[in-house]
Amino acid sequence: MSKTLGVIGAGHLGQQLAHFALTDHHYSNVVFFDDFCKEPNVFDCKILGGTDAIEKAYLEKEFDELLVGIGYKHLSVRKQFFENFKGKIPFGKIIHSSCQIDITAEIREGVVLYPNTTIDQRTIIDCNTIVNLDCTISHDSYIGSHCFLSPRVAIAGFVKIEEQSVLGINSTIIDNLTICKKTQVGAGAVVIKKIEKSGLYVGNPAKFIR
Ligand SMILES: CC(=O)SCCNC(=O)CCNC(=O)[C@H](O)C(C)(C)COP(=O)(O)OP(=O)(O)OC[C@H]1O[C@@H](n2cnc3c(N)ncnc32)[C@H](O)[C@@H]1OP(=O)(O)O
Repeated sequence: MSKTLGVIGAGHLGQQLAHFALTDHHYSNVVFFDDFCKEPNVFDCKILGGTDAIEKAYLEKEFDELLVGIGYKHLSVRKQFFENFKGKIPFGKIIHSSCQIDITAEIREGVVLYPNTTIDQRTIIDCNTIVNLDCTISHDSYIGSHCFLSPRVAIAGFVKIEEQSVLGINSTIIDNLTICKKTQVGAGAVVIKKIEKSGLYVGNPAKFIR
């Protein structure tokens, strides 16, 4: 295996992706693209330039696959970068070796699964979504594109989470619910009813606050 990963964004999230890429042996090398950081290196990896340098660097074989290292505060930017490069540059995928992924689950391009996550039968994790440490996503659920699941999110069966949603640490979603796009769920919230209006929901049971 001798593949180089390109990461958009050299901040904390990008560095975490680089860490898993290298230490869990998915890639042999990582390079960054960042529009703000002017350092030549971060995390012992080269910054090849801003995001306007990505296409040329790919054509010059400076990297093989791309991931977006932009986190939950900027999911619309995360989506925009994914859509800009989709079909032009192959996206990578990191499924940490400690994860338990059922053979019938589908993990799509651009997804990163942090250590110890469990994905059960027939569940789909759609493109460019980040699933942080120790999450449990039960059978027949669907997690949309460009979402961010914080550590220890627990999702029961037949749940649908639509795109660009953020689930806070230790939040719980009971079975058979749909959560509409651009929903944010606070830390420790327990969602017991479908969510049809985008916004921020907190508490047990989770309630809309703004
Ligand atoms: C690896 C990683 O670190 S990944 C990131 C993990 N981080 C998280 O999961 C953090 C999730 N964030 C939260 O839970 C935040 O508290 C948020 C986003 C829900 C709200 O943050 P803010 O916008 O700063 O809101 P603020 O702190 O002003 O709270 C607004 C109200 O909601 C309440 N509230 C905030 N968070 C919660 C919560 N998790 N559960 C219950 N109530 C809450 C506050 O008490 C406050 O109530 P009040 O108006 O009656 O006083």
